[in-house]
Amino acid sequence: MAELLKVEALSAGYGEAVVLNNISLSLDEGKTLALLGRNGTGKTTLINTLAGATRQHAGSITLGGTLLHKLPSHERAGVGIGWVPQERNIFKSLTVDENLTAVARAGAWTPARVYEMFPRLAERKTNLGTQLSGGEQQMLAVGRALVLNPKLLLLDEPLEGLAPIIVEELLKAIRRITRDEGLSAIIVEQHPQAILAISDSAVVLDRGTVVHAGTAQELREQPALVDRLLGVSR
Ligand SMILES: Nc1ncnc2c1ncn2[C@@H]1O[C@H](COP(=O)(O)OP(=O)(O)OP(=O)(O)O)[C@@H](O)[C@H]1O
Repeated sequence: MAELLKVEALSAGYGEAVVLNNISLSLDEGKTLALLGRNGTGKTTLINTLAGATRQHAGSITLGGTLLHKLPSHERAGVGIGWVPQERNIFKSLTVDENLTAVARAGAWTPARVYEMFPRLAERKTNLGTQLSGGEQQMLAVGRALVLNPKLLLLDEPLEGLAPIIVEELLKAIRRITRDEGLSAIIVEQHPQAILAISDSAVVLDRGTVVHAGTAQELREQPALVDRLLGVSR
């Protein structure tokens, strides 16, 4: 299987502050990686660094053979990064449809396919971003990343703060995007088992470094190991 993403000896942070130290990981095409860790361990910083929104101090990131570190954030969509940030970042003053058509690029994922996957969004095509619930905003944020037709989808806590019924809908959609459609993804999540269920591999961060890397299956089968790695006491 071809390697899509390779991160080598990456250090990054904000200004002079270094948050990530010596991170290395890789992801093959069509695979999903669960990025786990306690609060404040650097998961969002790693996603933001892949998306070009932090300061990279050392190391390299290669996506499909292209070195990313010289590319600013707005050019990374063009080489295949589809980023759904924690704060969702939809255009709140545009309608749902305008949000999708404003960024759509040629490829298999069209606004029509996004509406087919998220019927709630189809019903709200002409509503402004400000008129959407949190769950609908998250669906729109995922849809916006999809219509970029990325090589790699970055999802930063896509289920956070959402009602259980919406969590179920989003999990179903994420499973379809990754498992059925084969889009490569990195997913940060606080609910590890929900994401491990649809991931191939897992990386656990602590204090800005990788403390565990392996298959998702081994963590699915060893909840006690997950608890230990995430510092959960039962
Ligand atoms: N904009 C910023 N400027 C300076 N430091 C930051 C900034 N954002 C995050 N940090 C610091 O970077 C470290 C890692 O934070 P990060 O948000 O990446 O962790 P996280 O694992 O995603 O946590 P959470 O699950 O709470 O989102 C923390 O110590 C945090 O204080």
